[in-house]
Amino acid sequence: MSDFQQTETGDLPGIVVTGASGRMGQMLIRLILENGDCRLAGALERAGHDWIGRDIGEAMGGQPVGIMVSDDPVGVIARAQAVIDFTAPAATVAFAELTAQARAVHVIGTTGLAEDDLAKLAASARHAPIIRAGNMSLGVNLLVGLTRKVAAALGEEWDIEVVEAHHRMKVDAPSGTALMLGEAAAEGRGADLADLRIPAREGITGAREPGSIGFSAIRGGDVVGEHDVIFAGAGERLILRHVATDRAIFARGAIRAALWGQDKGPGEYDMADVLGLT
Ligand SMILES: NC(=O)C1=CN([C@@H]2O[C@H](COP(=O)(O)OP(=O)(O)OC[C@H]3O[C@@H](n4cnc5c(N)ncnc54)[C@H](O)[C@@H]3O)[C@@H](O)[C@H]2O)C=CC1
Ligand SMILES: O=C(O)C1=N[C@H](C(=O)O)C[C@H](O)C1
Repeated sequence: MSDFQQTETGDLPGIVVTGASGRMGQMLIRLILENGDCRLAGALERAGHDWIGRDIGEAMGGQPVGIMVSDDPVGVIARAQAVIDFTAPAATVAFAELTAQARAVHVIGTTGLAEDDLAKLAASARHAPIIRAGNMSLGVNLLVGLTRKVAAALGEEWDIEVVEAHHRMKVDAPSGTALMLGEAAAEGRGADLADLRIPAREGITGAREPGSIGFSAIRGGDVVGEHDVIFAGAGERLILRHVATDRAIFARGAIRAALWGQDKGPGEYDMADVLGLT
């Protein structure tokens, strides 16, 4: 795209995009600039990135949009109504603190967060809304509900495996989506995923533990994101599948979440809340 620009933004909610040069960052910026219900209020990148100081529109190969890429999250987030953040765990935890201080909505797509990162996000959510999901697409969030229902309907004699595939640059496994699906399957069986999850298999693993939930990850090429939940029974298999072919599905969900959060109080929310699926 070479002609994106920001026009007639008035008093619309201002959204700051972190990780502006990333795969998701650039998709978000394009869609925010096209969206008539919000405006781009800032673009952040990590210190030392060669886009710092450049107009984000030009850096992305288009017309200038009047927003310079910055490495100063304190100054930029202070003027945001929402921050959309698809970066990396350490960055996301730091942005959460600043976004809470600004009393702005923090939409988090970052995956691979550890338990102590989640505890820090919970602390920030005491001051402002945080909306976080390992997958912001409508299709996956519907699949989560289907997975919960099928797991509840089928007994422990049906083995559950989650298989995911992503592009070669993805750094975390299992994917955030795979974990959402595994959690839904465990919930369907009235259990916690932590008690049913089995680590990646290698070597002499022994036979499968009844009721356990397994995960497998494929990495290669430019796969946007594919997830299968396999229910394997005696003589038959049921497979629930989502295939993403365009990152716009995640970005649209994130922008919708940022707007939905504008009148919400402090707390932790997810895409099921945003989409009214709870
Ligand atoms: N929840 C969802 O629907 C989705 C989640 N994701 C997740 O989003 C994250 C990012 O994915 P991609 O865009 O593919 O990665 P990417 O590597 O293309 O982009 C990440 C960007 O964050 C920037 N960054 C890192 N630290 C930063 C800091 N301290 N300040 C500012 N910018 C910083 C990097 O320089 C990079 O440009 C991953 O965790 C991925 O799993 C990706 C797609 C959908
Ligand atoms: O890193 C990605 O690309 C994606 N990450 C999310 C995940 O970890 O599930 C969502 C989507 O599958 C793309």
